[in-house]
Amino acid sequence: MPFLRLTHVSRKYPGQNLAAVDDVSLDLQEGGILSIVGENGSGKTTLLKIIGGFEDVDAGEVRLADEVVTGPSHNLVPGHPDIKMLAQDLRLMPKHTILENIGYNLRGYVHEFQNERLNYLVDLFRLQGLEHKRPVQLSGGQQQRAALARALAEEPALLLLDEPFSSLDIMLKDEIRHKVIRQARKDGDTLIFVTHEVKDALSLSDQIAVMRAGKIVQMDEPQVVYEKPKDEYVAYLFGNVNVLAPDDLFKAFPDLRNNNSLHQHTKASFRPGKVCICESQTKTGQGVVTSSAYLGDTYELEIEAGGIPLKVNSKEYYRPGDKLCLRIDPDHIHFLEG
Ligand SMILES: Nc1ncnc2c1ncn2[C@@H]1O[C@H](COP(=O)(O)OP(=O)(O)OP(=O)(O)O)[C@@H](O)[C@H]1O
Repeated sequence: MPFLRLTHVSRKYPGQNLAAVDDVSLDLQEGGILSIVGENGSGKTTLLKIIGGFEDVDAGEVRLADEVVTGPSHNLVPGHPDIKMLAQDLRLMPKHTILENIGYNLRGYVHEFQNERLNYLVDLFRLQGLEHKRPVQLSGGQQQRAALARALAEEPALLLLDEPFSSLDIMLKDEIRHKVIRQARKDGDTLIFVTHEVKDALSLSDQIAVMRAGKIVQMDEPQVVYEKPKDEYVAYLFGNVNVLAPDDLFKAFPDLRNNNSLHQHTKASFRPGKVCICESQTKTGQGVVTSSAYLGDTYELEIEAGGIPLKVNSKEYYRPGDKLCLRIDPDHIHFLEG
């Protein structure tokens, strides 16, 4: 039995035509880190609330360590004692200091442990000097760091974070998100976080669940979701991608026509980084650069090959009008479902 199991969970809000969460089943092992991604309104927050016992279900069941997690209509105090959730609105207690907020869930522990853990968390989340301020006196990013410290204080069995890094500035974002993940792994917490940042999902989680219209359309390891997306929605959600009809693939790369395994009926997809560039000596079988954008580490090129526009990443700078020959390893071509 997995640590967390959702079986055919559905939730439709009163007055809505469509279910916010529609027949979702998933398993998560203890200590696993799962991210949930998807377009606006796809049901990510509702699913997180259901898992935490903060939203009722119309059908299905959530089990944590084989025990049913019930929603607010079954509990005087909503939530589950072994689950901590950091909501988007942070829910810091406005009349209490930052230290009191972080220490709130540590009240039942001996003083030495409380102090040690508080000092550690203040240091971890760079909250020195803010300990005795109230939430209203902090910036949005500082409040988010305080709320993260509070969520991690007690080492919950299951930690749920809704957009936990959204207010952090670029300087601290990398540091804080890696600290949170390292801490969760060190404490053995099972962690689920919702994010709009596909880079976070790809780099921080063991598994990614992609939601659309209340359903999980794909749940896999990051590399699989990125390189073998199930459909166009998943492919485009994770950044630039080439999606080509079968005939267009052969127009862009004529030499692939001889490869029988590529004669499929569904659309082909490959990431821009999978296309290799060599400077063309001949005037046949080549692409022409139509645009070039500087991205820091790479250039993002648009190349027209056989009349088909392709997105290609390049370490080298090429200018519009440059003629290049292109190659792709057939193993890097993935065929989408449907
Ligand atoms: N309390 C509510 N009452 C009625 N409808 C709601 C409520 N909360 C969410 N919804 C609806 O349920 C659907 C899913 O919302 P949810 O907030 O779970 O999506 P989300 O993927 O987290 O969105 P976002 O990325 O914008 O935060 C949306 O259509 C939303 O309008």
